[in-house]
Amino acid sequence: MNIGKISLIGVPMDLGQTRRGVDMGPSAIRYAGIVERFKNLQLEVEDLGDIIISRTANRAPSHSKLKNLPVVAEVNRLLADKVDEIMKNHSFPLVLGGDHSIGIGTLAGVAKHYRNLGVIWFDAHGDLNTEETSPSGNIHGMPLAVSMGLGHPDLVNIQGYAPKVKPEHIVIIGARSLDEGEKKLIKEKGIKVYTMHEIDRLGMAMVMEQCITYLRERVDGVHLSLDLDALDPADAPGVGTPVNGGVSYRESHLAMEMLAESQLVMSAELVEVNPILDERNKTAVLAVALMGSLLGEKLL
Ligand SMILES: NC(=[NH2+])NCCC[C@H](N)C(=O)O
Ligand SMILES: [Mn+2]
Ligand SMILES: [Mn+2]
Repeated sequence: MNIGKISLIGVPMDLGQTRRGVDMGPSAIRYAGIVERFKNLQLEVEDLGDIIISRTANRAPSHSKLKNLPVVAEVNRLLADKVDEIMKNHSFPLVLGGDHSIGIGTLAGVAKHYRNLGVIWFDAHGDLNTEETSPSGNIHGMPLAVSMGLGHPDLVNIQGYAPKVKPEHIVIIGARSLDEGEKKLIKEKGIKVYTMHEIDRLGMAMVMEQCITYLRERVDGVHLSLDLDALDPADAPGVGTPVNGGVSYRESHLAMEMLAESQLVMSAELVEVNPILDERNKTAVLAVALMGSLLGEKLL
């Protein structure tokens, strides 16, 4: 992969959902040795630190059904600016979450730099809810819909353009918990989804081959949004919304190794790592190992 430099940016944000602890994700991922891992791969890496999020941020119910909308929108505006700047410097942005609502800001910053951005959404969930379809009001269940231009204007219009990504340029991998409204939207928009059913049936190698071929024909670069709850809770227990029957340890590494070979991925984010719910930082350690594979580590 022709990656000059990697720029890390932490977003200790937990306001896109209601379980505390995911704000400690960036620390846990750094503690698991992400900088050293990249240095061992002879990659140039800079850590830009964290976006500051007010500890006293207003968690009170707002008039909107969307929980903590003003703060979540503000954090995503700041994140989008940062990611845009990293992209302008021709560096590979790696965003460390934080809950998945930060996908909104990451994509707002990344997508400006492409004619047709492809997105791989590695997740147990679709994150395709809107205010109308959301069962929870949690914004971490909405970032992919927002990036397609569906949702609250304060989120959809970050960086002054929308949509950030077209439905036919999205591939969801690992899904096994989709809400009714999300299923409807997937069918309406023709979004490509490999649920756990297809992964079981075809095997991860075939799924990734198809995914890479599909995107290569359509886009000029790919963003990987890696929600650790895509993995089976046995391998990644430190997540706020675990769902049984997930992607295995080796399947997830294989997926990253094949993406490394494809040389398509130009930005990424690691989200939903919750150290409070984890076992001895296992989930953050796995997240770092997966980034190693994505950026070129080989078994031999
Ligand atoms: N990024 C996540 N973990 N999202 C979980 C979303 C769960 C559920 N679909 C909701 O919208 O509330
Ligand atoms: Mn998820
Ligand atoms: Mn998610």
